[in-house]
Formats: sequence, structure tokens, C-alpha cells
Amino acid sequence: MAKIINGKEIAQKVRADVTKKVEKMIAQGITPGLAVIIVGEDPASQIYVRNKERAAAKAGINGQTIQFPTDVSEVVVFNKIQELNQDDSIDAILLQSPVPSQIDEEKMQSAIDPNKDVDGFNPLNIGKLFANRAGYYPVANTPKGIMTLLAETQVELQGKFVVILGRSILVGRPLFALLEAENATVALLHRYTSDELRHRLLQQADVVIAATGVPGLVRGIDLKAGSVVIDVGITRLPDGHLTGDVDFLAAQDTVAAITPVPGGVGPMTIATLLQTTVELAAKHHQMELQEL
Ligand SMILES: Nc1nc2c(c(=O)[nH]1)N[C@@H](CN(C=O)c1ccc(C(=O)N[C@@H](CCC(=O)O)C(=O)O)cc1)CN2
Repeated sequence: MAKIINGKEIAQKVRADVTKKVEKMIAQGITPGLAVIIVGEDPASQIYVRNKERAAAKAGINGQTIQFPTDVSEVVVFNKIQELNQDDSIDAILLQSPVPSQIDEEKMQSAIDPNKDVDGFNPLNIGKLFANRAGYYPVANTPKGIMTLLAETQVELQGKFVVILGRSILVGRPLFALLEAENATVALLHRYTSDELRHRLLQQADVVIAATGVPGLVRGIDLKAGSVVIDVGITRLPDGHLTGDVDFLAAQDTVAAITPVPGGVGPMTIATLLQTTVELAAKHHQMELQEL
């Protein structure tokens, strides 16, 4: 029977560490500041943003949410980003995704100061990640959280074969770079990968990371015995339950370890967002993170 990787528990550990660091920063007169911009009323996004605000407050971070109506113009959002870029009390800025079609999301991500880019979506930070540059720069929080899950589960990556399903900028693409930097051999599969090739590659994979939003795409028979499976997909079924991309019950009999949905990768996204906020605040105020 597979080990169930408890994302809630690992996220709690990350959040406890963040809270300790924030306490030390506040003692030195610095309160990290996080600004979250949300456009429109998408119900899931509203919940995620409210959870970010609550988690920030609990950790002692000064969180502020900027809510714009669905029909707000792009220039209004752009000007708000410029204002936050100039605001010395703000260390971290993000634009909640998705945004309505009149807003060019990539243009807004590029407008966020790379030093305050807590999502790591500014092209400068993406470029550094893909060039495997030394030094600190922000990296997208879901992939960064997955790397924490793998490390906490003592999953060896060097020389291992990893298959990623889904090439979004939110998960698949940054993960490719992070895993390659750990000397894994990585295959990035997408909607044009044939079913046959996907099955063949999955059967050889030591680690599978599924981030497609297609429930049941990964079946038990696709997986190699003893592999590790990270399920990033979150789909709400008509009966209200959440499900991932992997047939969890079938996979459990074959693999060594697997994340559940919910309670796997999801909680790591917000915990890692808080972690990145503190890292950016420390950099902004020239504080040594190791000393916090
Ligand atoms: N600017 C960004 N937009 C979006 C991001 C992001 O990282 N930056 N990620 C997702 C949404 N997201 C955070 O924003 C997020 C998704 C899921 C969870 C989570 O805790 N999921 C739970 C289930 C929650 C539920 O009941 O619905 C779980 O999997 O256990 C947190 C944050 C898209 N947009």
C-alpha cells in the first residue's frame, strides 16, 4: 500500500517556520507586506484569495487584497501595479489567475517589479529559472511547494526519470526547470502527446507529476511499481467532491507514495506563497534569511 503524502501537514510545518521568521522580522521593525490583486467574481478565485489573506494574517504578514470589478480596464490594473511597485511597505505582489479577457495577463505579470514578483511569473525571473542562475529569485509557488513535498518525503531526484503532464506556466514549465536543476531527466507531456507515448513514458517514470485538470487521465496500469505520484489536478465533480488527474484508488496498489486530492499539493501553494513573501521581504530589507 502506498504512503499518502500529507500536504496539509507539510504545509503546516512551512507555515510555522514562516511565522517564526515574521516574528523575528517584526522584532527588527519590519512587517512583510503582501498585495493580492483580484479581478472579477470567479468563485474559486474568491476562496483562494480569502484563504491567502487569512493565512497571511495568521503568519503576521500585512496582507492587502485589491478587488476590481469584472469589467475594470487594463490601464486601471496596470496603474495599481505601478503604485504597489513604488510602495515601500509592500514586498510581494500577485495578480490572481485567471483574469477576464480584456486584461492581458502576461503584460500585467511583466509590469510587476521582479523584486516583488511573488508568483515568479515576470519573464526576468522565469529566464533566471530556466538558465539555472545562481542567487535568489522568486519561483512559482505550486512547483516550489511540490519540490518541498518531494524533499520532505525524501524522494531522490538525481538520475531519476520524471514525467510531467501539463505544460502551464503555473506548474509544468517551472517544474521542468526545477527538476532538471536537481539532475533529473524530465519529460514534459502535453495535449498533443499521443495516448500511446504517454502510457509508455509513464510506465518508465520514477516520479509522475500530473497537472492537467483531466480527472482519471492517469490510470493504475500506466504507473510503474514503486514510483512516486504527485497529483496537482483539482476538478470539482457534479456531486461537489474534488478529484485529481490520477485514479487514486488504482494507483495506491502500485506506487510507493502518492498525494491525495484534496490535502496534497493545494495546501502547499498558499504555504509557499507566505514563504516566498518572507524571502522577498528579507531581500528587500537586506536581512539574512538564515539568521531569521
Ligand atoms: N496568481 C496565481 N493564481 C493562481 C495560482 C497561483 O499560484 N498564483 N494558483 C491557483 C489557485 N490557488 C492559488 O491561487 C490555489 C489552488 C488550490 C489551493 C488549495 O488549497 N486546494 C485545496 C482544495 C481547496 C478546495 O476545497 O477547493 C486542496 O487541494 O487541498 C490553494 C490555492 C490558480 N490561480
